Amino acid sequence: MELGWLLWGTAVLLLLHVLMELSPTVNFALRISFYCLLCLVSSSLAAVACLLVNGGRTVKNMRIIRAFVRPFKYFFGVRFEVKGLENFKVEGPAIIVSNHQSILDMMGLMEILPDNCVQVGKKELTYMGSVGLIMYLGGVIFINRKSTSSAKMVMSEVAKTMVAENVKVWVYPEGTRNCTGDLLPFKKGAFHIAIQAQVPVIPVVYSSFTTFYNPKTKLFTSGKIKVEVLPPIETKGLTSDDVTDLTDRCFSTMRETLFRLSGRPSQAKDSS
Ligand SMILES: CCCCCC/C=C\CCCCCCCCCC(=O)SCCNC(=O)CCNC(=O)[C@H](O)C(C)(C)COP(=O)(O)OP(=O)(O)OC[C@H]1O[C@@H](n2cnc3c(N)ncnc32)[C@H](O)[C@@H]1OP(=O)(O)O
Ligand SMILES: CCCCCCCC/C=C\CCCCCCCC(=O)OC[C@@H](O)COP(=O)(O)O
Repeated sequence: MELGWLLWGTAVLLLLHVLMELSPTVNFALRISFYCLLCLVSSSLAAVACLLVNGGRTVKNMRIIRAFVRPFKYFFGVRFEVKGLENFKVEGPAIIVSNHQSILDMMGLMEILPDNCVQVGKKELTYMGSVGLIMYLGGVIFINRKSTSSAKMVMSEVAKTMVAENVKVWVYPEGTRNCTGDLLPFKKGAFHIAIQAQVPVIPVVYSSFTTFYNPKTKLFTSGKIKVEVLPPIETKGLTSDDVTDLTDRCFSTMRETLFRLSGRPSQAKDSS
């Protein structure tokens, strides 16, 4: 009986392996499905750990979530080369802004996530079963992207609480995933709250995934991600009139860094 199961299991694994070798589409679908499954299973386990250790929704749970997500990279052959971690060592609250390419970013996020840091995410993410639950438990701030006024209200509230509670807030200012090797124009919410709270903005850039991951061409192999945490940009003394300038400054620094890390020639004026 057990031998039968073992043989069936081996046969299925072999078949999947052959299919993966033969078809990039199957390879891509299986690897992404495995990633989602890993997220669902580990977030269920992490949720139990969070509830037992901390009892409910708190940023302290991020340490537990981080410990669960960090080993994911070994399953997918993703390697990280991180520079500039010392730039996270600013006392007190800050806004961290980074580029957002794929759901795989959760690995890059947890690889370097500093303590006492929550992310801003779209509210639809709460519907992803245990993944939504773990985000809630970790203190993720959910915004309704379909309603600018309510999103702005939540973000302004964040500007107050981040100072009161001494937390850093991680925002993806592109507002959506973008795997083209370039940046989308930045939304201004992150920069508004940095200036409202008078806290520094710390830009973080991940090199382009396009050499090893591309959902359009069904490419997903092992690969290296270079990460750079850039020096904090101070906002003390800036007012709401400076939001556009601050946004543009961050955008161009991050775009230059993205091209440099991805080995793409700098094209500061070219938007192709
Ligand atoms: C254990 C295993 C688990 C495994 C899996 C789980 C892993 C980890 C778990 C935890 C990790 C969680 C990670 C979550 C990641 C989530 C990623 C995302 O969901 S990204 C999508 C959501 N994020 C964003 O949208 C980025 C933030 N967005 C903004 O900042 C936007 O500006 C906005 C939402 C506030 C508004 O956007 P929009 O409606 O598109 O309008 P805009 O053009 O940006 O702004 C309109 C005008 O309003 C002004 N503005 C903006 N904000 C403010 C403000 N706070 N105060 C005053 N004014 C504001 C803005 O300047 C515009 O005016 P203008 O005149 O044009 O300048
Ligand atoms: C009972 C319901 C079951 C639902 C099953 C869903 C399975 C999905 C499970 C795991 C997926 C892992 C996702 C990790 C976290 C993803 C965060 C993320 O990257 O969200 C994308 C969002 O930032 C940008 O939104 P859009 O690019 O605008 O879109």
